Amino acid sequence: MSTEELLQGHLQLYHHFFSYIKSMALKCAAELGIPAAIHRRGGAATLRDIVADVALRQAKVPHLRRLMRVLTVSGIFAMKQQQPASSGEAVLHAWFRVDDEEEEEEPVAGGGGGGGAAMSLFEMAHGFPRWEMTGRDAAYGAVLNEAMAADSRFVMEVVFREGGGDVFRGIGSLVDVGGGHGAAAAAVAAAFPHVKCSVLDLPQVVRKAPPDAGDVRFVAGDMFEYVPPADAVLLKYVLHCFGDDDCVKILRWCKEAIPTRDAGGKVIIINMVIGSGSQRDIFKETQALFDLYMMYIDGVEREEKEWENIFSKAGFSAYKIMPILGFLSIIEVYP
Ligand SMILES: C[S@@+](CC[C@H](N)C(=O)[O-])C[C@H]1O[C@@H](n2cnc3c(N)ncnc32)[C@H](O)[C@@H]1O
Repeated sequence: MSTEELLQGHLQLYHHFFSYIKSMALKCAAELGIPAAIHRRGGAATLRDIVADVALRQAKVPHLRRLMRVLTVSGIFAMKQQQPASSGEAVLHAWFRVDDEEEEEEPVAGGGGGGGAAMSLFEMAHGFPRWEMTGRDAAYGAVLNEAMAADSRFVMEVVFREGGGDVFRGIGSLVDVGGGHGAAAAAVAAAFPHVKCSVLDLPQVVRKAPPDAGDVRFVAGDMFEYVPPADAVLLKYVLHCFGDDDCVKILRWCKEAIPTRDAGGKVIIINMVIGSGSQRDIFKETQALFDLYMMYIDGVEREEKEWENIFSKAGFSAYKIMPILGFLSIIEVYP
């Protein structure tokens, strides 16, 4: 199959997987009274207007932006940028109307624990954070690790086909941080046999790694405490699982692990960059859906300026984004 056909199939699977997110997002907007609020303002409102009108708590405002991104890219609302002379804020138009019937219920306070660290939605639903769950529930861990390995085999094939493999040229060693069962590292080792590849992941993941994972060394550990040294670090689909403060911690450990930029040190990230890559509507929709899905585990998909912010906070000097994978990009980050 051509790369285009492969990416199309990839997208189609994601869109089936995410279809419940579209209907939940619509339900959420209707329950918050967003369409009615837009209609009360004559059919167009800014995000700031909506926040004021639906009495949203300040902590939820970034989530509203993510919610409305899904609903605009999927055609429920329309968005128009205001003229340059004004604030540059986007104006949302509603295509449908839900009449106000009843009073809004008081929002339920999150967590309910009184003062403890905020729980992710995943933790509220399952009782444990996602990465602890992979150790406690063997079936859950197996499904996640197998799914990620399948994704890595596919994505790395497309990366190599489309010339993205050049980012691995010239390095002597690579550590895939949060590399799961090693499928991405094994693909690099097969394409560049002189590169010594290792994988760092949690003990419960490394323990279950298949014996035929390829020419890859596994290291059991915690990326918040240590990253083993290598010329380059690979982070595929890892940083979008964490908020900014955690990403900065992980990236600082990665920086400790690699040599200087002059000596070839770099971090290679495979992830999406919202607004980058192909801007066909279908890709924009995939990015927006992914972003809302990541809220479930307190993760986030980032726009370029949000990536730049965590790179500079972690002490990196420069980066380069290469959008070569449909809705995914490769980012090279230099110390
Ligand atoms: C979404 S998966 C990505 C797996 C792999 N990079 C891929 O793309 O196929 C995130 C990975 O990060 C690992 N992980 C989570 N917390 C970790 C930690 N504190 N230290 C090391 N690995 C961790 C998980 O076990 C999981 O394998």
